[in-house]
Amino acid sequence: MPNTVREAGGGRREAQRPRIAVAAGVLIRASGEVLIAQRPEGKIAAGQWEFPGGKIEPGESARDALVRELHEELGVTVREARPLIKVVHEYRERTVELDCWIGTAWDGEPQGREQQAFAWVTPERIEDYPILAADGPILTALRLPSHYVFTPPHADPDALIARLPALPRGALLRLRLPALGDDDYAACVRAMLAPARGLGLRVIVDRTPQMAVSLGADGWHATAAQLHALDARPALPWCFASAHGAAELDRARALGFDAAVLGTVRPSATHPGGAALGFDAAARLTQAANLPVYWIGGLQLDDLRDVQTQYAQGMAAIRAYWPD
Ligand SMILES: Nc1nc2c([nH]c(=O)n2[C@H]2C[C@H](O)[C@@H](COP(=O)(O)OP(=O)(O)OP(=O)(O)O)O2)c(=O)[nH]1
Ligand SMILES: [Mg+2]
Repeated sequence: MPNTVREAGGGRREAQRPRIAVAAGVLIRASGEVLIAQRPEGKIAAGQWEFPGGKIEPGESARDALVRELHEELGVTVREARPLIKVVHEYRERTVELDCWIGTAWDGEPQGREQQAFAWVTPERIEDYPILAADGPILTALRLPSHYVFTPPHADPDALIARLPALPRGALLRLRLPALGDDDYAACVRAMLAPARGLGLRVIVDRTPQMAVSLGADGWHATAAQLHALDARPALPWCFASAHGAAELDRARALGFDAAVLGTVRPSATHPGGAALGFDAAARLTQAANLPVYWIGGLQLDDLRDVQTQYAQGMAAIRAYWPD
């Protein structure tokens, strides 16, 4: 966004901050720790921590820049990497466009080739280090799973509990259950919390933030209509919102929601024949959203890889997770 500067005499002039395109890489070990590095003396923001990487050269792809920078800075050769998230952040003097990747396989042991300190830390502990201000959405993305499971509309709570072990470990689990009255819904949430958490699932509640708080849920899921009516992010560990386009994604980010669920990507059983966004529009919206975005609508488990290639956090679905 151009930065408008008021000149002496009241005139206005557009002073464009320099825009810097940067590739950053999150190397992740099987144990879940990620590599962060301290910016060396002499560089901008020296002493702060970051994910290794650097400027994308003209004509260079983000992935090529990532491989080159991680070789220059750490002496490793990245072999397997996938897009994680794009983040645009306006610092006072410059706008940084981070093209962030997650690297799962590389050759060589990282060394601080620029005499920089580095550390392997779990995503939960990264804030023990002063990390660059732009990196907030990256940290959120690292703390969130790839799978957001929605319950089928007419599920029986006991049947749901019996099927929890088949869900992806660590997934988010949104309890929709629109047919239940509030009391039955609350009883269902209470019955599911312990078994779901025992399987590493995070329980996300619909209805109201107050209900989510009083039930001790892990989070709240706002409908797009609720998102518009809200003026502050509820005080819950996790807040998600349904979004159908750019305006709702912007609203979710401005309120400080952790992630949005964007759809419908493909026509689905729940929204048959409805106007679907399609992969290209969903990709454009996701890459401009500045927060992690799950895709929903007609997706199957084997779509996950393609969805993440477009910088989505992962997928949300009903049927894909509860096969008949
Ligand atoms: N690598 C990296 N850069 C980040 C992160 N977050 C963030 O705001 N940045 C900013 C800091 C810098 O302004 C810019 C990265 O540029 P850089 O100075 O490291 O570029 P470079 O490695 O090519 O270094 P140089 O040779 O140009 O000095 O992006 C991050 O997590 N990783
Ligand atoms: Mg660098």
